[in-house]
Amino acid sequence: MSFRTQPLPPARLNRCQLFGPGSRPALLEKMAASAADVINLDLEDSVAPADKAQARANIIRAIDDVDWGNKTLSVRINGLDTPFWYRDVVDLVEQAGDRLDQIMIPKAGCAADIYAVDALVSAIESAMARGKRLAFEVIIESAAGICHVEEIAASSDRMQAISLGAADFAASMGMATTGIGGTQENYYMVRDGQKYWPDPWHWAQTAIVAACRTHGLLPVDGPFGDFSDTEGFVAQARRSATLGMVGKWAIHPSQIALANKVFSPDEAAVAEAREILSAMEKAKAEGAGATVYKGRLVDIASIKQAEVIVRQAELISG
Ligand SMILES: CC(=O)SCCNC(=O)CCNC(=O)[C@H](O)C(C)(C)COP(=O)(O)OP(=O)(O)OC[C@H]1O[C@@H](n2cnc3c(N)ncnc32)[C@H](O)[C@@H]1OP(=O)(O)O
Ligand SMILES: O=CC(=O)O
Ligand SMILES: [Mg+2]
Repeated sequence: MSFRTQPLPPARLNRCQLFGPGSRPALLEKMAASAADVINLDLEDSVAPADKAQARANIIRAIDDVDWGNKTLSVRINGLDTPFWYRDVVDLVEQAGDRLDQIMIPKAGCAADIYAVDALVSAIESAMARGKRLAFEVIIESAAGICHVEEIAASSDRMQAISLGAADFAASMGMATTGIGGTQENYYMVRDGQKYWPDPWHWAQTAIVAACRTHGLLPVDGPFGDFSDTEGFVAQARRSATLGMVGKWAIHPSQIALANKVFSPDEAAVAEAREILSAMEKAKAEGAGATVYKGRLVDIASIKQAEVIVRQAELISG
């Protein structure tokens, strides 16, 4: 128990984060025209070292020139273990217009990583008298990152979201796979001669969800590399949603509608949540803390569960 009330995450949609390399300027208009809630323009791992400077320039121009509608606009900078990250931050914060909402920090390993970026961003924002304070989102994708996820979530009041980066996470953990997310062929259990495939990402996801929920951030599931495997993407996204994540990355446009659907409660779920709230209102009026809804117990905790679904439905309907 705690006397602290759990903070709510930012009240914005984050069902799908669409990524695209800053080195492919032809994609940027297409990303803006997509149905993703968040756009992540990438300077990091989808951009070859020789293309970093050009990608930066492309992104800075596109932030001002492209109509991003009401999307959250984010740029993924390079990791703090590279020679590129400080120039990413300096150029972006000095030159990009106020349409930029967020900076995404990859491969965060400890709270001091976020502190370092915060110090640099704060100094430049102040020197340039920028109108809008930039938010941060972070990728947990290393052994150090998952060990320190709670301190990372608490590291700055700019923090809004944390994603799991399955590809780098697998590499850092020494996992025996080259797949990005999803079912892993050799991670199975056997019972009565039947194989079952548990979810190797489950524990890292729940650690991220717990850290985010403690500090009022949005927990997000990262990439699913095999974009031809629609069923696998949907299954992974549904598991993430069930665990409390609010959305998932798309690394190809074919994944956007899938993520939006999974992370939008359907009409039946919203109707049921509203019925539970009504049933609990009635119970409260009668002096009861618990009642029966469709043959099952609902109580004061059920109000909070139903409110999660209703809040999400209200965000979507605007
Ligand atoms: C592990 C990580 O760090 S993941 C995050 C970093 N990775 C990324 O950002 C990669 C993002 N994705 C991509 O770069 C590309 O989608 C690729 C390389 C996977 C595939 O690219 P392509 O071979 O061009 O894909 P494909 O031919 O299927 O594209 C179909 C259409 O979607 C467009 N498209 C492709 N990717 C994107 C995108 N990310 N955003 C918007 N539109 C896109 C193509 O331009 C094409 O448009 P058209 O029909 O008008 O010609
Ligand atoms: O950056 C994302 C990842 O999966 O690695
Ligand atoms: Mg990565």
